[in-house]
Amino acid sequence: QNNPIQINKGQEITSEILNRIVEKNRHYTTQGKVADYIPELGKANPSKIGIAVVNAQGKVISSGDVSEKFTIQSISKIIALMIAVQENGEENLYKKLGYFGTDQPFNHFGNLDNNGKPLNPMMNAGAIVTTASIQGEGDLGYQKILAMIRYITKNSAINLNEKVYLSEKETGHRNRGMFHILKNSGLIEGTEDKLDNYFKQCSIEVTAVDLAKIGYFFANNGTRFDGDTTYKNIEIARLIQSQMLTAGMYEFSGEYSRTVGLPSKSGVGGGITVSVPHKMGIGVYSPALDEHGNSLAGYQMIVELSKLYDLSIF
Ligand SMILES: NC(=O)CC[C@H](N)C(=O)O
Repeated sequence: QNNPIQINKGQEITSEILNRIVEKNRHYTTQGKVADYIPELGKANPSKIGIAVVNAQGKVISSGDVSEKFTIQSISKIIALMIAVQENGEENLYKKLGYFGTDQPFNHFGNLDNNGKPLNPMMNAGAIVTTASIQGEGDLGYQKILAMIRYITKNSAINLNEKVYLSEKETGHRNRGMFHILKNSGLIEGTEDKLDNYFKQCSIEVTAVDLAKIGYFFANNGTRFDGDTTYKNIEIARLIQSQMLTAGMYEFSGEYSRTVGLPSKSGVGGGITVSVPHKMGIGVYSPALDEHGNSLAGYQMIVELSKLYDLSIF
């Protein structure tokens, strides 16, 4: 556990190295707590742990529980942001949002600026506005998010976890309250279908490998891991990575930018997706969370990998 992992200068990331990172950090899985404010999430097995990397050549390297499915939760916010910006333009969308960080938890009612606008699109308030800004009636907004996740991961089997969706829909009074506050402020148009799309996007099931591919996509200006450039867009990639760095780990983002130094987005399902700009993507899974709602063992593995390979952007 305490033996430092050593690599030679310029050594590539291999599955052996990732195995050692998993083993060294496995003990953290017993120190976190699985989210249970969405009752269905409380059923996750806290001992699961996995890490996947999509390297600069687009090749997947992995170790641990990387075929395990879990819900994407807040990581879906970066996909929703991409689509909302494509459709509305950044300037228009950010009339309803700020570029601020936060010192409050992700679902806090205080994540609004002095004018009542959400601080950023990574906390729930701003994410609900972002998803509501995606055009189309009914569940079209959700369908667009699902299609984009399937495209980025090249995984058409990705789908909704119906139980998690219904569990959040039933118990999501905080998000429902925030939705109505934002609607009252004129920042959301439309019916509760728009909120339902947010619940649905959070319930999309992915693996750590899928998350690494999402990280790679934004790290490489919207080029998919197999080289496809259909959605290449440097400005959208810059926007999304900057928002991930400022607020992707919620109120822990500042400290995280010091210890890891990479644009990242976490979700209460236990996933974290990381972009190493112009290089690679990293996806981790471990559902036992810290007090901020970030995967505890996942975070520790990312710290280790970032230090070992000197990945910080600073
Ligand atoms: N931090 C998260 O992953 C939160 C997402 C979750 N669906 C919620 O709205 O509470």
